[in-house]
Amino acid sequence: MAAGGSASRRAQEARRQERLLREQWRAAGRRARRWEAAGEGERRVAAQLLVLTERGWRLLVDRRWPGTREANVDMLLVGPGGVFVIDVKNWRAAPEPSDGRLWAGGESRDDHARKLIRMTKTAEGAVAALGMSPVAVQPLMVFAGQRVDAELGRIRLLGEYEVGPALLSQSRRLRADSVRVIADQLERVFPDYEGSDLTEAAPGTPETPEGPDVPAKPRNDDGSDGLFDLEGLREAALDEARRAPIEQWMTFLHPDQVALVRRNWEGPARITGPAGTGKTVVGLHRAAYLAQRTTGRILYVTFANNLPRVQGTFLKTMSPAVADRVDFRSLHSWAQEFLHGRGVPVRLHGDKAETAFSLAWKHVGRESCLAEIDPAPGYWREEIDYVIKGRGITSFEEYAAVPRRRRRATLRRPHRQAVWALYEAYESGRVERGVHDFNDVLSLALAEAGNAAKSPYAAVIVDEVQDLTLVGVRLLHALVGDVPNGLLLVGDGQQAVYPGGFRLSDAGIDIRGGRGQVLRTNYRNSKEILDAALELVAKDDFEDIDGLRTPGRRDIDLTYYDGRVHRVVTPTVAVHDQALLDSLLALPSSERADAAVLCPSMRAIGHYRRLLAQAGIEVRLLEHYDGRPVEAVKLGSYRRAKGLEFKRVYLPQHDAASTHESAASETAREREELARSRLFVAMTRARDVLWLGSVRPDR
Ligand SMILES: Nc1ncnc2c1ncn2[C@@H]1O[C@H](COP(=O)(O)OP(=O)(O)OP(=O)(O)O)[C@@H](O)[C@H]1O
Repeated sequence: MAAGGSASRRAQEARRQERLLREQWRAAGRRARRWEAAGEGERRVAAQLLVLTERGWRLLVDRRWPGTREANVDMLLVGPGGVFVIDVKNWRAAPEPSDGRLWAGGESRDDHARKLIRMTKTAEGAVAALGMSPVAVQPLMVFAGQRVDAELGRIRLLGEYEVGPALLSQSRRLRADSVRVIADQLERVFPDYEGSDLTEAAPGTPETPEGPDVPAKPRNDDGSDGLFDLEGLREAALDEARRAPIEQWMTFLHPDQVALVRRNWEGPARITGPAGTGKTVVGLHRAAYLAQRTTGRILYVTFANNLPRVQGTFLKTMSPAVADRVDFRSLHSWAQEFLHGRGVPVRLHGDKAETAFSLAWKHVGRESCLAEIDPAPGYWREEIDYVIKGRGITSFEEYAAVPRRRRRATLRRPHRQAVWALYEAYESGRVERGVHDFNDVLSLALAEAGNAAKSPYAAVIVDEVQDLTLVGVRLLHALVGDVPNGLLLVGDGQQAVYPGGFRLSDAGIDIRGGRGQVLRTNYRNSKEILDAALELVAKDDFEDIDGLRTPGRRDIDLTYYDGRVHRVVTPTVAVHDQALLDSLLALPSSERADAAVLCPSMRAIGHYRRLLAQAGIEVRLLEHYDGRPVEAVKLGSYRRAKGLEFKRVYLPQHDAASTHESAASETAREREELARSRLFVAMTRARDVLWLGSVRPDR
């Protein structure tokens, strides 16, 4: 019977695997015994790790530690799970980590931990020279004859029996060529002592179960020096990552990016660059790097609610040892929690605040000169939210003089007086109702941060900083001030999706002295996709937070050429939607996992959610997506897609709102510009395919 047959084949395979493992274990034991300089405990640990060398890992034992006269590094292990600097301990007493200190038998052993961290830094330097993120290097203390699985800061403490399984179950970070290049590099940087190489079989010794006719694997297949094929290696790594689920994060960084990750900044710093240039990747690696170097916590903040969850997942994959010391939070949720923790009452109530504004508009705004500029109350609500409260303005004179960045309507003094009257009416209605709006939460938190004696954070990294208000940026700055490596702002003014804006100088943040850096190489979008997106915003010059004006069509270096834009123009919505379904249904379910349908409005999301459900297509809303691969098409708004990327992006009816004509009023032009920015963000989420759907009845 077929089922019985396959069960017996599985049992046979299991027996074969077990035999193989036992033979590998015996061979490892034989090799470990050849390590004459080592004690019994070290040999037993080496035997555990040598089993890994049969599975794609490279083990270097007893290496000189460069820069020191006599010291040696017990082991360096490189494999699919990363790079490990290993110190083997033969202690009689069990290790006891407690409050960041290491004890054994009642005595402090902190000096051992410090030494291992110093060795790890040397290894990180060697690995960083290859253009690889230093966060993949992990210090490991292994205890011969003990059973341990604990952590001491970034050091993992494992017993002799735990180390093999723990390393084998590490998630895959490096591909085979990377393992080879890194191990070759470490071999050069940490030279060996006579006879300390255990990685190759002694001549004539059958090391593998297949017997002597299977040649021992040469260390370097092509005999080349690993350093010289680094470019090829990067290409290959990139290729593999492209095939993998989109969530698989990159371990490799470009040397320019590595330099930013490891840089010692004297004060607040800023990284900018066009879409897809690796700003977030650098931000995440920087968070891990700082977490490894301080005992304090790191705050990684964005404006969007869903992004922190996704970024937290990426960091856990990338650097599990430090992930729990980085708090990924949206600014408002963090501010609310901060206030709550300090006993400051907050009554956030969106609906009641909205009512207060509607009444203020009805009684004060609607009949004023503001209605001549724009009769829609929305524009004036934004003026209050982003210009007045968003900048923490509390007096009319201040408002009368403020530069209204990225706001197009020209407001003379009487207009500003009318806005101020509207603002005051709104505020008194809000206070009457005893509620706060989102801006109040940030202002309260800013005041409270000034009162707090000690910051809860060693460093703050802000991603998508252009979406914050001035008060938001001041708040985050207040948490760490101007201390070295304290504040890092990451963002791109071209991707601003909210009205208004600010300059860093308005926030009193000074990034002189090389602390403002620009990334220029896009690693995500193909030329065709990026060209289509840049075409859309070609005429929209923008001012970034450093005050520099930049043309919409910017010069961007590209690395990827395979993606394409697929335009579908249909006469009716029904035909359009069917074309979308046909494209999605044609994808195998594994590829649907890397596809996203993005919409400009909640109404459109509701429409496409129903449509996909009726067609039996599994959907995951972006607000529920946490960065772990899931076999469902992602669905969400342009704004929620910020900071994310997908292999295929579908933008149904993407041009429905655009008029194709120059808008009549300044406020309408501002709205259109903002809508183009959001669409630009949505388009640049696509890596391989950008599907642009349009409905044109005249066709
Ligand atoms: N040096 C590199 N080599 C290969 N791929 C890279 C490199 N740096 C970044 N990437 C990849 O490029 C993509 C874009 O990176 P990331 O999301 O960090 O860019 P970004 O500048 O934050 O983009 P955006 O502003 O559009 O959100 C990611 O898939 C990332 O893994």
